Amino acid sequence: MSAIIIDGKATSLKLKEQIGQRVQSLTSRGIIPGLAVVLIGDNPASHTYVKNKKKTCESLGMRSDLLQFPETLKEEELLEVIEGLNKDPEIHGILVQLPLPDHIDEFQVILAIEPDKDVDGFHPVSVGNMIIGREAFLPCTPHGIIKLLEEYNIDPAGKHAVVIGRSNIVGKPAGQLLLQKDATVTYCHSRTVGLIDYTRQADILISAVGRAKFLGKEHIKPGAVVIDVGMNRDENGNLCGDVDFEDVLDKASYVTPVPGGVGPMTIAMLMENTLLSAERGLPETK
Ligand SMILES: Nc1nc(=O)c2c([nH]1)NC[C@@H]1CN(c3ccc(C(=O)N[C@@H](CCC(=O)O)C(=O)O)cc3)C=[N+]21
Ligand SMILES: [Mg+2]
Repeated sequence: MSAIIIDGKATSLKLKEQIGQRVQSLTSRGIIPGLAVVLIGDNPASHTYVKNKKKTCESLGMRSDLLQFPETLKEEELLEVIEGLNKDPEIHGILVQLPLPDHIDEFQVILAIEPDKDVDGFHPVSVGNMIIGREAFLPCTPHGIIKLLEEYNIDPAGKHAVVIGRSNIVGKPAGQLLLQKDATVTYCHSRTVGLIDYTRQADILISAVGRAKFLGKEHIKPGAVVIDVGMNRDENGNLCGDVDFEDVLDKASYVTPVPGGVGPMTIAMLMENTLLSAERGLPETK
């Protein structure tokens, strides 16, 4: 028996097609959804992601402004840039690419973004609303995971979801969204004792660890759904996830590849959030 490979690339294309149509209908009413991406320093991985976001925006007929600054930008200068974007009526979404240089306090920066333009879903107002189940911009990677499960008719209700990783941007919110879908959620992390005893009980296993081939077939329950959020380089410099993909193929029921799994969904959800923000500006769409 071989696992079904969850195709994030194809699913993201389908979503983007729908997003593109909604962009057109907004545009015909005079509103072009606009995303501002702020990039500081010259981390090559960040540049690749940011280029990807810009390209996707443009392919969907959205506006994308890239604001690039040197590593030496001061925190107060960045806060002024964000203030300007908060007030700019043509900008519906603001994304400050993380990680930031050490001299800038990430929390202060996130806090400065107007929650109505917080398309990453990282602002405490967004996080709070998400956790109590109110309307909010959902963080893109966890939301992308939920969309993938929906696309493949995998209902988390009553299932044991084990999340490895407790970051504010992936692990923690992924567990919360699964909880809202009525999963029983366990969080594991770097201080978990006996990780494998938990992973082996997972009906849905979400890995956001950041270590190449960290999980193999010994870690998973037969028939598990394995969602790999890792973005690592293997010994040959190739992009790979946390999961030894080939190894789990004959034991899992579903598995996401890297690349082509969760990553493309993250970008699609960012586009959707930017569109939603722009649609909000139109009273008649409410
Ligand atoms: N404020 C902020 N928001 C973010 O959402 C954010 C961020 N900062 N900092 C960096 C991480 C990382 N991230 C990715 C998005 C898409 C892919 C993606 O599309 N990956 C492709 C492969 C891309 C490649 O070939 O390198 C895939 O998995 O198929 C990867 C990583 C968003 N991030
Ligand atoms: Mg995101």
